[in-house]
Amino acid sequence: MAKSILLINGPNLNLLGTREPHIYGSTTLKDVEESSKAQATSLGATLQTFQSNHEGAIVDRIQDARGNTDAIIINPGAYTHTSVAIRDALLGVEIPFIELHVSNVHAREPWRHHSYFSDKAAGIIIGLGAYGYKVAVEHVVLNFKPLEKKAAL
Ligand SMILES: O=C1C[C@@](O)(C(=O)O)C[C@@H](O)[C@@H]1O
Repeated sequence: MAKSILLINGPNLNLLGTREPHIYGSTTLKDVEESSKAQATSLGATLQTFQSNHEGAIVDRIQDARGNTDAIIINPGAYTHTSVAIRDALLGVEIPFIELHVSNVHAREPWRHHSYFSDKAAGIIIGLGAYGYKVAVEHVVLNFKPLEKKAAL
């Protein structure tokens, strides 16, 4: 069965490409989502995308992935540094995930150095710009084991 991947982008990432381009580059979220889908398809996997500026909506989307998703790639945006709720959702659904940041958060303000996700992530991609999404998709398709499908509760 084709591996199913969910790509989640958190708050303000809808502005990717136009938001602080000296930090986040000029690639738009639409570019990222379309190229990630095409890349997954070319590798024999499926990829769904989700972006929200709302913490609860991200929690709901993660819960909906339970039992039907093999891997999550998540850029939690600013929620990286604040969200126990999104961390708990990822742990609750037991889907392995990659944490991704477009910018090098460790070269930025000290409060961006802490993440509520890194100690639980299968891997972390930081500071590779939009190229990081390509690395993440390739990695999860080639190296993640498909989950045993669990019935959604
Ligand atoms: O919104 C973002 C984007 C980000 O996750 C990144 O992709 O570099 C880094 C976060 O600190 C920031 O709040």
